[in-house]
Amino acid sequence: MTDAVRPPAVQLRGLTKRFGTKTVLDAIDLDLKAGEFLALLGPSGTGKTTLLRILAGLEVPDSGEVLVPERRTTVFQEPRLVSARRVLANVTIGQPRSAEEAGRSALAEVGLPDAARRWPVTLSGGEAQRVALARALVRRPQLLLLDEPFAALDALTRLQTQDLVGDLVTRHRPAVVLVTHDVEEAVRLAERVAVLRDGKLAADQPIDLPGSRDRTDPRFVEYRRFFLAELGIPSLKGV
Ligand SMILES: Nc1ncnc2c1ncn2[C@@H]1O[C@H](COP(=O)(O)OP(=O)(O)OP(=O)(O)O)[C@@H](O)[C@H]1O
Repeated sequence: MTDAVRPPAVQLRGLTKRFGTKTVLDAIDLDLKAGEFLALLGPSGTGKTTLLRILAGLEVPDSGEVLVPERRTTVFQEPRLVSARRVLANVTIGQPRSAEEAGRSALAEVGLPDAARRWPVTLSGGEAQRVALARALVRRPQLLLLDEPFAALDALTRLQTQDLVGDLVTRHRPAVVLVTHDVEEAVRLAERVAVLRDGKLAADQPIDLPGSRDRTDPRFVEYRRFFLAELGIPSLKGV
């Protein structure tokens, strides 16, 4: 489908959110097309999670319009599994019994084909986060909201889980909003990266790189440098 005919997945108009006297989101406009992958960077406390929570329907804005698809789901920094339920029951939680087959196939897709009867306490951090991804997949979201889902993982597991998310998104094509502190992660995964600063979306920039991205590609390095500068972080010489 060409860009012009891709229907919108998200439309925000004049989205404003205040906490007390502080305006965290200041009349934000944002359009996301179906299947588009946006990463949202920003200094700590700028309202990235608040924006994601509004998209998820967990927070109500003070004013503005929010158009989001009905089928949307969030993966958080922690997997948020129910410890008293086995893995498959966690994956299909809140779904009809008929979702069991989809649950098993989602577990296979995240590389845990034999985990259905395991208990959450027996999972590593990376495995638990993959179960959370399987739980999201079963819901066939049109909009997948990712709130720093890799932040609690060790460096190697983080890279592997990023690759997994990249593959899953390529296969299932939900629209994605990924909130992250990590510039490299944003440039590695997203089609478009925006920076939230002082309540506004700055530097909303498409990433014109091939699907599988090489961190040593000079264009990758240039994007990285650009977003670090947007965040006010000078990049180290030669990095
Ligand atoms: N329920 C709340 N009540 C009062 N203030 C809040 C509430 N939720 C968030 N805030 C404030 O709104 C601002 C934005 O918070 P938010 O968590 O959205 O930022 P963030 O960009 O996601 O931060 P971080 O990168 O550190 O996770 C912060 O100053 C925070 O203290």
